[in-house]
Amino acid sequence: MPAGDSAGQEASRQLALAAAHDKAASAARAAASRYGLASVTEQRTAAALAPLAGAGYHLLADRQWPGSRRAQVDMVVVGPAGVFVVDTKAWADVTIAGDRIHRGQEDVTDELMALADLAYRTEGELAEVGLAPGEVHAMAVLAGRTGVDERVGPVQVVGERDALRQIARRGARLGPAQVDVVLARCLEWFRHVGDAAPISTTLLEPVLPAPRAPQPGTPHPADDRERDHGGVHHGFPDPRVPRGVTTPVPPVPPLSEEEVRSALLTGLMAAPVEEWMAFLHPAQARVVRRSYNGPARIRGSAGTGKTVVGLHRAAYLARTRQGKVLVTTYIRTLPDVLRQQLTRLAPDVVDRVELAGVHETAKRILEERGVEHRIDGRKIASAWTAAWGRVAGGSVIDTDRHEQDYWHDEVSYVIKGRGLTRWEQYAELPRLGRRHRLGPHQRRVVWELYEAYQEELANRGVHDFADQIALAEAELRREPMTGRYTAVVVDEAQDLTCVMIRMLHALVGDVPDGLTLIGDGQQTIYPGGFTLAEAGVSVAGRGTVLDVNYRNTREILQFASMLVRDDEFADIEGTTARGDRPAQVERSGPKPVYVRCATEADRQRRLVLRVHEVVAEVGTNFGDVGVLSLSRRGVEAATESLRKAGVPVVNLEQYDGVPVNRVKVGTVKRAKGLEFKQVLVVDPYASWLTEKPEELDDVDRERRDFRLRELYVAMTRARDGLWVASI
Ligand SMILES: Nc1ncnc2c1ncn2[C@@H]1O[C@H](COP(=O)(O)OP(=O)(O)OP(=O)(O)O)[C@@H](O)[C@H]1O
Repeated sequence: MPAGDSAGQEASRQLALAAAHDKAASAARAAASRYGLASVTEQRTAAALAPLAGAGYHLLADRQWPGSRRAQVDMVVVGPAGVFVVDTKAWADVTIAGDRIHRGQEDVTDELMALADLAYRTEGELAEVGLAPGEVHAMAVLAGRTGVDERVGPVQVVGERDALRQIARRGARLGPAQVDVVLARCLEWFRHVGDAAPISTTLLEPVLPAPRAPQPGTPHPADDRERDHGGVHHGFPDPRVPRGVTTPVPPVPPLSEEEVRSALLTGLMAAPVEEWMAFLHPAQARVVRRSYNGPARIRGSAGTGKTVVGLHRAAYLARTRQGKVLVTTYIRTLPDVLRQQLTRLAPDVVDRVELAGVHETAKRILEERGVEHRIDGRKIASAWTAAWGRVAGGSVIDTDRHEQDYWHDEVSYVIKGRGLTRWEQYAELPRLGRRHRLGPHQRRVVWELYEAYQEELANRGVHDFADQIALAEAELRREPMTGRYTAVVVDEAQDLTCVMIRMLHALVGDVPDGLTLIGDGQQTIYPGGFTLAEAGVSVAGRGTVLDVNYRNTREILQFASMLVRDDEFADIEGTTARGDRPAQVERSGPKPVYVRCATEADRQRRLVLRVHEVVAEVGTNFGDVGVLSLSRRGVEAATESLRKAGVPVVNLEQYDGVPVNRVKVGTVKRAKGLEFKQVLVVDPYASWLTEKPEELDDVDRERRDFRLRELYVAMTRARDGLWVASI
């Protein structure tokens, strides 16, 4: 269909819908006026909100205040924008300043807190069916007021004329099936007092007339609409004011027909949020709100919604606590992606949640405290080279069993990652996760290499990234930071070093709900394994495991899990663990494709073909494809091949979560926490998949373990399709 036609059809559809809403709203207003509401002002609120019934909302009146025998809830609104527990206040002379509300001279904040408490309890009740806590709102409506949009603690305070707009503008966050689930629970939770039934007006999708060629003299469709509605009065009927009752606040004119329609259409036209932003698995929703009496840990295998829960929990804590919440992770670029998601998930608190990589966090701490530190990549590299030349070149560790990188990791993660400063600490250290056992001579050389490296850094007047963290941690030990953060949520916690965990722990200490560590030991791809006990953190009795995989198809997960079926890793809680397995995998799809290529050139040729093949599928664009490699070399080769073939690409180092229609190419390390409809893994060797662990010595076994875990991470980024090309 030509674009113009489809736009025209959509316009007709919207107009037809708007007309249907008008009609439904009239019916709803009439019903609202029949409510046996206690006061005139409550009736006016009901009348003001009634048009929502035409847009898929249910308005529950005459409901008991849960937990109270006599008190009633003025109105509960359940619909696409969530759940609103509404209380009308016929208060004159209201002022709101800070978090307090006054009526004349009298502070009436506590009266609103009862409503806040009810919304909080409602949140818990509805979490049992999976509703995310951010979707339940306490709303106080000031009768007779207009142009009010304030907050008093968790309560949104709006004018009578603003309530409908404020609800509708949140857009479509719940689908019809979810609204039904939530409604059913609300009907049980808010028990019925009188006889009135909830108003529910579900509209049929309008059937549009077939387009006809315009006849001369045929009026414009819009004129028809005018005429249809010409004689019908759609303004608000006067609420039925019981005789003898006077209202202390003068009525405000109701919203005009046009204002109502435009508010409802704004909501209808808002881009729907993704399902997980408003509706969770009940187990997830419970964890989001759970209160832990100290540091807590949330774990689960790939794709079980750990990050989703982390974001919801951060928003929840920001809403319910004073102070900021920090969401952090090892990968520098991931916080940008998470920020994009949080902005849609919880726009109300996004400014109270700080999202920053762990190094960025350390840098901010040091800058604020005026602690000198200098990072210079070139000088750091030259310090390493000089130290290696001085101490390690030609020594017992300079063999063809390991690249220099192995020893660099030993110093950076195993030693500096733990903050070791004395030889005795290292001499006997159980190097968790490092299978290659080092003899005393080798350890001695490694330690000397470390000493030399620190000297060379100092000679150049620079620090490396591990020093930056150690400095920040030492600074926080010297003078703890109190009150800045109410909570710290760490995603992909298995990637962090011991000193990083200590630094983050120092930001909040052991306060209830202060530290939440989220991760999956199976996805550990950095060396330096340590236990939380070493970091001085205890999560004993405060752990939760998520076990429903929402991301991968059964076929992809099965394929990826084969790689790590015999993998054992050192878990941060101090045990040797095997990966968690999901109890449930929600989706299924085509089998992953494994191709064995003759040469590297052949692999690159097939890669380009595969990208074209997957984007030819309906609903898959370049932006849905992730090309992942374990090495930088693999990233460069794939980028060049795709560019030459005219395929738009973006390197994951530059990707900040803003949707872009380019194939994303990057290392697996950069893909941590991300996902793609289609994943293409482009640099394995066939031997990686076939070598038998029992035939390998410790060095090769260690290398294999890390490599396979990295491949596992790469493959579990795939939602629908996985393609693996080896040579
Ligand atoms: N309740 C839910 N309903 C629908 N989709 C969900 C739900 N929970 C999570 N998802 C989706 O499942 C996918 C995986 O979620 P998420 O990234 O949070 O998992 P994860 O456990 O952090 O994964 P990983 O450890 O592999 O990075 C995402 O696409 C997310 O939107």
